[in-house]
Amino acid sequence: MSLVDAKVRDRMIVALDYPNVSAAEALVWQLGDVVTFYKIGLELSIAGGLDLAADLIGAGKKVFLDLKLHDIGNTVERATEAAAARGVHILTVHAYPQTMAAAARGAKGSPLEVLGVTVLTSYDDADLATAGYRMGVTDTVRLRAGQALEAGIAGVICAPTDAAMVRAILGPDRRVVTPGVRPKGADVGDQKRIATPAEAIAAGADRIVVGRPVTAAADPVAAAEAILAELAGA
Ligand SMILES: O=C(O)c1cc(=O)[nH]c(=O)n1[C@@H]1O[C@H](COP(=O)(O)O)[C@@H](O)[C@H]1O
Repeated sequence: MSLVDAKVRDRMIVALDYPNVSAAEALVWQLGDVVTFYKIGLELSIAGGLDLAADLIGAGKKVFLDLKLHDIGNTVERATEAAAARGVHILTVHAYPQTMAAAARGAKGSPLEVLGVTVLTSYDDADLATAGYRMGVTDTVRLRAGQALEAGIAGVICAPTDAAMVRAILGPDRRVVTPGVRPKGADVGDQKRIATPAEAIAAGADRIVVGRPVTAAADPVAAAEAILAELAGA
């Protein structure tokens, strides 16, 4: 393991996008002390990921529960309370004003960071138009970042290409977390708005989320270490 500062390690969140807990555990085991922060998303949550979250927290890891909640206020508030009670560090909701306000109420008094997903990194202007939105990506992200601030949640999830604008809106004390991160030359997959790890941090991101660049690498440890080295130099 390289001598990367613990703070730098915490800047990289590895997405455990696996169909079952044993596959996720195998990667966590392989990565050992290299990775300190894991994301459990929809696929793994359905397949026992909530119990894995408890195990990871028990083992000293940080957990980002990526459920992207969006429902009536009462439901979101109570689900957020339930996530806070599990001791996870981050929970996502879609960045709609009612939803973010409800999540802020649910997280009140706990250290849980609620992050609002502004516009998914797999969406571009044409995708938003198809979905019936009048505004393009940049204007929608700008609007939602301001609404996240008003709702009083910890911060937002946005593409690295939006991070500088979002950081200017949120100021230095809120969280800006960016998926859609690809080291130079990595497979882009279904992501549309991407940047490198160093570019994401330079644009104002606190943390980056990486999935396939680590999980699909022939050597996940080397891939994770290379991203951490890039973050350390950013
Ligand atoms: O909320 C997220 O984490 C998220 C938001 C977003 O806009 N785009 C996005 O890719 N993500 C998640 O970030 C991860 C990216 O994975 P890779 O594309 O494999 O690096 C996935 O787990 C996505 O669910």
